[in-house]
Amino acid sequence: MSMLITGITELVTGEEGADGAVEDPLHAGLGVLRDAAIVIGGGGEDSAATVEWVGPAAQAPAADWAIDLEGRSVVPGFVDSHSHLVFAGDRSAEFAARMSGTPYDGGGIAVTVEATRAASDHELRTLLQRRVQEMRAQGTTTVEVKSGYGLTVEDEVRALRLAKEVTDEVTYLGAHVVPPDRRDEAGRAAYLDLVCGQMLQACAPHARWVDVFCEPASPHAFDGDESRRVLEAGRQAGLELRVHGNQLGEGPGVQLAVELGAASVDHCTFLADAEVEALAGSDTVATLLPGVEFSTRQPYPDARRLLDAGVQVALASDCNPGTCYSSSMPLMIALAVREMGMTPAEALRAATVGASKALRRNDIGRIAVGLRADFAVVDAPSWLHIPYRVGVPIVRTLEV
Ligand SMILES: N=CN[C@@H](CCC(=O)O)C(=O)O
Ligand SMILES: [Zn+2]
Repeated sequence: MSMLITGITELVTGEEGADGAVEDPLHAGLGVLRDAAIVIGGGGEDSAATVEWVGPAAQAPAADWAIDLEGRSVVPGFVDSHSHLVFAGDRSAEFAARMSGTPYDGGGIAVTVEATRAASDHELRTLLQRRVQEMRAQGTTTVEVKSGYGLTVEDEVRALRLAKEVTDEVTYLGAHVVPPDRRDEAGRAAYLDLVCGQMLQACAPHARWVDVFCEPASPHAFDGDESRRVLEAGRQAGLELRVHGNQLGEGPGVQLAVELGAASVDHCTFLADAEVEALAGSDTVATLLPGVEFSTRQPYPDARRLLDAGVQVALASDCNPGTCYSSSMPLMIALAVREMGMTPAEALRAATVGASKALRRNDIGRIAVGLRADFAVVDAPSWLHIPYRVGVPIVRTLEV
């Protein structure tokens, strides 16, 4: 069965050289078609629907069914390449304290660990599913989900198994922080052995990625040598690499990610020139998480500096109970435009095709023949309304 979608005022394909694309700097790099149509086909219990045709509505072929979007816009579904959705508990008081000046240092992660360990599978699954639904309702069609609030072999495996129920982009983050009861020298060393040994062996079959919170500025997280050990062990176990780096201060995270060929280094808030140069000459994506700076009152990363240096940039939510309890990719786009020097077109690219690169995927983040039919509909005549109408729920996933 095939379906024709018409009534699309602006269609963002994400294909830079798309035939008939609008030539206007406002839409640069987005392959925007006006008065467009899409035909999708296939799809069923075992397979996703795919795009069969894209082009001007006047030339659209016939299909078995038709939907008229009546003057709305369509963009590729957002790719949220960084989230921590498997958790229980509440840290709203920590957020309130930060808004009155208490700095973030990662210490609150222990609060979530305790609540998450105490939750039943059913409670955690329900919370996770609600958060994924919340994302879909705002246009996100692909999400990466990390463990990291279990920090025992059993609790980390449980988080990954649950995450796998909602996405294939599952990340082992046993190296989120050293658990609070292991903070002396011997306990720390023993925890690192566990993360790189027994816990990794138990977790690797349930994950695609390994990640580490590389942040010498936090007493709870890991330094450069410890992070290298985690990443090398993860790679040895068959996992691909991602890094949390340079969130709270300058540090070794970015250089390590580049040196080891990580797909992405996330945060990148505090960067020296050497880090920007290293990223520019690499295949490692710099994933920026502006919701974190919003919710921690830190300075925003300088996206303009990265883009001007030729760095591949992605945007993601980092939805988590501590540094950013927002799952809204439209908000991240608006913050990137308002606070980080990105043009609307750069921000939308970073949240779609840029983020697909951060997951080393080429089947998502664009709308093109043969790709999955992953779209978001914008209830407006132009996709530019995404950052323009900040805070207004005008983006949703198109369920087909
Ligand atoms: N930086 C480390 N992890 C999360 C925060 C987790 C938390 O505070 O619960 C982040 O990406 O910001
Ligand atoms: Zn994170």
